[in-house]
Order: sequence, then C-alpha cells, then structure tokens
Amino acid sequence: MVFNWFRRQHNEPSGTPSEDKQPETPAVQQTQPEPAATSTAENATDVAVDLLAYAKAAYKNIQQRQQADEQSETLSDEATTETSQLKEVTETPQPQEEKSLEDKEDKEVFLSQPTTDDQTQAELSVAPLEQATAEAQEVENSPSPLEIRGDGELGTEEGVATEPTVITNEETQRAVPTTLSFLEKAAAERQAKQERLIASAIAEPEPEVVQPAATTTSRQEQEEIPGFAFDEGFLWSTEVLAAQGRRPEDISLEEITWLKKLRQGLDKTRRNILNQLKAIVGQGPLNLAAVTEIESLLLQADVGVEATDYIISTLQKRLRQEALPPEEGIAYLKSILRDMLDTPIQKSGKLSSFAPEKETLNIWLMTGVNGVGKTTTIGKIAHLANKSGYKCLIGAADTFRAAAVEQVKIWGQRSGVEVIANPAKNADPAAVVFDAISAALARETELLLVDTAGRLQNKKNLMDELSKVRRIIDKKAPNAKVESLLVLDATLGQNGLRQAEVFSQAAQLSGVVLTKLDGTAKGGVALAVVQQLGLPIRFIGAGEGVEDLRPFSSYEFVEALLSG
Ligand SMILES: Nc1nc2c(ncn2[C@@H]2O[C@H](COP(=O)(O)OP(=O)(O)OP(=O)(O)O)[C@@H](O)[C@H]2O)c(=O)[nH]1
Repeated sequence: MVFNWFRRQHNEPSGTPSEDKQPETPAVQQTQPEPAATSTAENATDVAVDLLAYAKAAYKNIQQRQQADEQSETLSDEATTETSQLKEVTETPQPQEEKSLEDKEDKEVFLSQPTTDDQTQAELSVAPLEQATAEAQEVENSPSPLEIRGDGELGTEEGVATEPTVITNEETQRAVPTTLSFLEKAAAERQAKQERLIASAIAEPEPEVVQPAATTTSRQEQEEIPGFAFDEGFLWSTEVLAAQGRRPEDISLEEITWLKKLRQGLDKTRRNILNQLKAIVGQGPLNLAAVTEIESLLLQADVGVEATDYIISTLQKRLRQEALPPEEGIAYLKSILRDMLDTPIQKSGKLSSFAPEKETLNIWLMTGVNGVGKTTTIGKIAHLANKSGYKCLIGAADTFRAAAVEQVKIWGQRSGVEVIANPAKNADPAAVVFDAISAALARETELLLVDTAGRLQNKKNLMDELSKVRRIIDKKAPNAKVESLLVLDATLGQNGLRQAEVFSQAAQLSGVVLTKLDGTAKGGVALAVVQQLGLPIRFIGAGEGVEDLRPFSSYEFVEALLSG
C-alpha cells in the first residue's frame, strides 16, 4: 500500500486514501498531555515510561525496515552479480594453461546442470557465490551481541555461552592436507571454512551484564542505525507523532528526520521565547509589564502586531479567570496558536489535510516573487506526489526568466516528473499552461503543478498574466480542482507579508507555502500569515533537499515552537 504523504496515511488499495481512517486533524485535543495541575507525579512517570517504550518500538521498527531494505538490496545485488558471473563463465570459459581440457569440459557441464549432488572440480568455479550465500546465512543466523527480547528486556538466548569463533585464513589452510591438487585443496578449504562458519553461527556470545533497559537499549540502538541516533530529538518526534494517534509501526525514518529538522529550524525562536513566556504566564493575570514583555517577545519572533494583540487578549481573558501554573499556561498558549493556525481552514469549510483528489485533474498554480523558493517547492511537491502514487506533471510557465525554465526542468528530473515547457524565448505563459493542460488531460494526470512568473514590472502586469492563466484553465479544464498557492520566504518576515498582499489581490490565493524555516526565519511569521492574510498554510519547507517539505500541521508546528 502506498503511503500518501499529503494526507499522511496509507492509500486504500484502490489508490484513494481513506478519509475516515484517521481524523483530519488527528486526535490532538483528546491526546494532549494532561494538564500539570491534575496529573500526579506517578502518572507523569507512567506517561514518560510509556513514551519511552513507544519510542523504542518505533526505533526498532525503523531499524528492522532498514535492515530488510538493506538485505533485499544486498540479495538483489548478489543475484545480479551471480547471474553475470555465471553468464560470463558459461559464455566465455577462460582457458587456463595449468588445467586440462578435461577440467574445462567438466566445468561447462556442471554449469549447465548446477543441481548435481556430486562435488566435481568444476563446482569450484562457483565457489565465491556459494561462499557469499554461506556468509549471508552466517550474518542471518548469528545472534546480535545483545538482543532485545519481546518483553523489552535485554538478554541472550539460553544455552552455554561460548566465545564467538574467529576464522582466520591461516587456520583454514592448516586444516587442509597439502598433498591435494589445487582444485581439491580449494574445495577442502571451502568446506572447512563453511563448517567453521556454521559452528560460529550457532555459537552464543558471552553473556552480557544487563544494563538498565533505557540506557543500554539506546546505546545499542545508537550504534545500529548509522547517523540516526535514539536521542532527545527522536524522543520528541515520536512523542509528537504518538500524540496524533500514530502507531509505532507506522512511523518512518523520513517523518522523524523531518520533525527533527523542523524543530531544529525553530530552535532559536523557541530558545528566545519559551522560558520567558513560561515565567510570565505562570504569574497570574498579565499586568502592564507582563503585557509589554510578551508583546516584545512575540514581535521579535515575527508574529506581527495583529496576531500579537489577539494572542495577548485571548490569554488575558483566561488568566483573569484562573491562575495557571507555567506549564499549563504554555499548554493554553499552544492551544491559542493552534486555533489561530487552523482558523482559515475551518472558515473555508475545507478539509484540514491538503491533497490532490485522486482520478481528477488538480491544478496547483504556484505564485510568489523570485527567490522565495517557488521552483524548489514545485520540485518538492512533485516528489511527494510521485511518492504518494499520483500522476504528476509540471508546467513551466515562468517564461519571464529563461533560467527559471531550466531550473524547473532540473527539479522535474530530480523528482521523476515530466516538465512541459515552451522552448521559445519569452513564450506566452498562458500558451504554456494550455499545452500543459492538454498534456495532462491526455495522460490522465492527477496533479499539474504550474510555475508562474513572480517578477513582473508592476501589479497590473502580474494581475493580467495570472488572470489570463486562470481563464485558460477555466476554458480548457473547467472540472479541474484549482488551487493557487503563494510561496513565501519565512526569513523575510513582515516584508514577505507585504509582497503577499499584492499577490493575494492578483491571484485569488487559496493557501500559502512557507519556505526556509530552517534558516534564520523566526517561526512566528506563520501566525502573522494566517492572521493578516486569512490564508491557510498548506506546506512548509525547511531545507534545500527534495525531502525538505511537508504538509503543514498546526500541532507539529506549535510543538516545535513551544515545547521545551
Ligand atoms: N535553506 C533553504 N533554502 C531554500 C528553501 N527553499 C528554497 N531554498 C533556496 O532558495 C533559493 C531560491 O529558490 P528557488 O526555488 O530558485 O526560488 P524561486 O522562487 O523559484 O526563484 P527563481 O528561481 O528566481 O524564480 C535556492 O537557493 C533554494 O535552494 C528552504 O526551505 N530552505
């Protein structure tokens, strides 16, 4: 079953994701951690233990999938090597001076009847392959130095522990009589080595001193997935996914990597505001000094005046009713931010997950000024679409700048998606859109991503061009589901929002993509976007790589911004 990266759930066998399987905005509210005031120290420990067990299970699953992938890769590599070696030997038997003609004939006969039981001299010609299989088996059979049992404890299998056997070439050679012919000697050596391998495969390692589960497991796990540690970032990411009702077996390496990246991107903003906010909201109703301090913290984080005012007044209302301990105050603040981020979607009555509709032509117009990451975003969305099983196409309608077409073509190659472009210089963007829609209809494309020009002389030109493109779409694909997404560079803060206002008048925008959250961006700009533009954020980008973009989740974003 294909994983739908837009909806973040598996597609049904029909290819259509089940809307009912998981709530659109996953059970965040219900699964929010209990407020500190009502939870006892004991159940806090229980929650921590549960989360640790959950994280371990998720890590183990990722690990197993990685190993399975590696094994299948190795096996297919081996199979390829085996086939090519056999082919080579069969097709072009190399004459060897020291071997008799008889030997060579034997070899050819054996290769054409590889299942014979008798060990002929010719068998040795495939020894490396058999050896490889035996070695693979050895890896499979040999116990890992420290096993995690089903009960989560660490231990070894029952039985007498013996030192793992190390086989040296010298030892193997010593066991073989020297009076044998070269080929016989090789066969005997191989046999001896195999016997030693089998013996070592069932040998037990020295019993380990059992360490406390958490520390030993994490150390072992750290060693087992190269470059992917069972660390604080992993724990935080799994906690965020657990809170959204995800099962440990469904969690992928990509999701963890993404969440860690997002959190890292917002690290600076979080460090700048979190502790101070905690201290202020934990002091009861906000006095003037507290209001001024929160205001300055939020404005520095690019939240913008409008959104800052809203946050403070909503917070104040609650704090006047009851005093909240710091943790609970932050939990309440998080809920305000989530509500703000989700409001545009709720108002529009649309689904909170944003995905192309299957078996329908979806046209997503990507707009935004040059340099904000529009082309990169198109490439990343195309990659997500491809991975999620959608038929995707890109229309290179940013003809204003010649290099833009070339750039989008490169992203098309990177994401494995075809690009429709017009080679003529300064081609009419509407004509490119026309061609792209024709191609999309002919190929039953489900998602057509259209790159549009951002750098036009003035607002009127921009408006004219975008309206022309919309007219073509309405005429040529009246049933298509059209979205117009504005790409905004988060590092530009309030300046970016001013550009956004121009586009929102010109392009009938339906959503925003926020890019470069991995850089110097202050995450608060997301709140300014929804408050000032009234548009939902649909995707966020946090890096230049093809995997560095994901559908926006208010829950994940706010956790990355405000969880300590
Ligand atoms: N750090 C970071 N860089 C990004 C991100 N998205 C895009 N970029 C970089 O921003 C630069 C501009 O990106 P483009 O995709 O070319 O932007 P554009 O809006 O298409 O602009 P033009 O190419 O001029 O049309 C490139 O160097 C990208 O690698 C992001 O999420 N994080």
